[in-house]
Amino acid sequence: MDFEKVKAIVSDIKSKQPNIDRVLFVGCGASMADLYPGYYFISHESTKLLSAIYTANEFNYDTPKGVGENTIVITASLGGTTPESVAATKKARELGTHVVTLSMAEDSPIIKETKYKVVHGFHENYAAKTEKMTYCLALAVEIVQEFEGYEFYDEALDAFKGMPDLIENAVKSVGPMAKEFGEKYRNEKTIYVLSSGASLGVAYSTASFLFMEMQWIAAPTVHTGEYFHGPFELTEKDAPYLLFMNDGKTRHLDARALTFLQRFDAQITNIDAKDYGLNEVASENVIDYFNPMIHTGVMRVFAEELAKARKHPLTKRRYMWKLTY
Ligand SMILES: O=P(O)(O)OC[C@H]1O[C@](O)(CO)[C@@H](O)[C@@H]1O
Repeated sequence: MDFEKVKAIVSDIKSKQPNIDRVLFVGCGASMADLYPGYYFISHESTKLLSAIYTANEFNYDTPKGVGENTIVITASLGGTTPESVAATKKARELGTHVVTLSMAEDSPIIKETKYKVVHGFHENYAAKTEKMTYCLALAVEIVQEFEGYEFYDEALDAFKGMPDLIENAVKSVGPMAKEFGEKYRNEKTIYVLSSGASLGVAYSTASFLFMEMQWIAAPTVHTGEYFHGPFELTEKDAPYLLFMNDGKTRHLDARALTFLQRFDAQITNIDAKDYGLNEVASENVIDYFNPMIHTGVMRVFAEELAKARKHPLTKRRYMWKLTY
């Protein structure tokens, strides 16, 4: 990741508008989910900036009041062509906001509509698959630092530096566990996906895209804090769950759900950030925000093994790319 680019963008925005009062995150599908850690960071670390996350067409059709010259809008689209996200980027620009767009595709329609572009990797390796969310988090960190100061800025920079190697090392070790997951879950019709904190977006992304879109397996997303407020009634022996356990402040919530699941002998796969040494690269002051990257990198291997075991490639679709909708 090119942090200098992030700094240059935020500094340019500040030179044009020192009174930014809100930061909005807009995208569709997995790209919206990748914006979640940035949104989560600002909503927890800023004392001044309002922050919200929208699926693109909600931004387009029910544009929040107050969006204008004091707003930064961060949009994202991996391929750069999703019509709702392209329209949102255009709308954000026309409303006079400072639009930053993350995409893998340099000359895509979304990049043509934006003011500030960030072109990221994806295919190179597993760490690259987390580049979009990492850039988004980096933008959020830099925005808070520039506009009000962030006490743990240097610790966050250290964590950014350590993440790519941590992810690449983690994925090298997970093969057998991922294979076991594929074999155990291959015939499941439903998989419940749980997490909390900054990784709630990873749970949503795994459930909605890796499982529902790419494997046609029903997959409710459950916040571990919310699990006890309804969803736990479905817990029973061998019911299939996948937990993304965080290292950080919300670990207590995840551990409480895990204990209950174990009590009733549910079938649980726990992708625990602690097992991959996240705390070796991220200090306790910033660790919460880096869970999504390690969870995403590791989950990709699990999804690939599930796809293999089910003989259902991750690229298979019934409607997407085939129908007009
Ligand atoms: O990130 P992009 O290119 O805008 O693509 C969004 C599309 O990709 C997915 O996130 C994953 O296939 C879909 O959910 C969504 O429709």
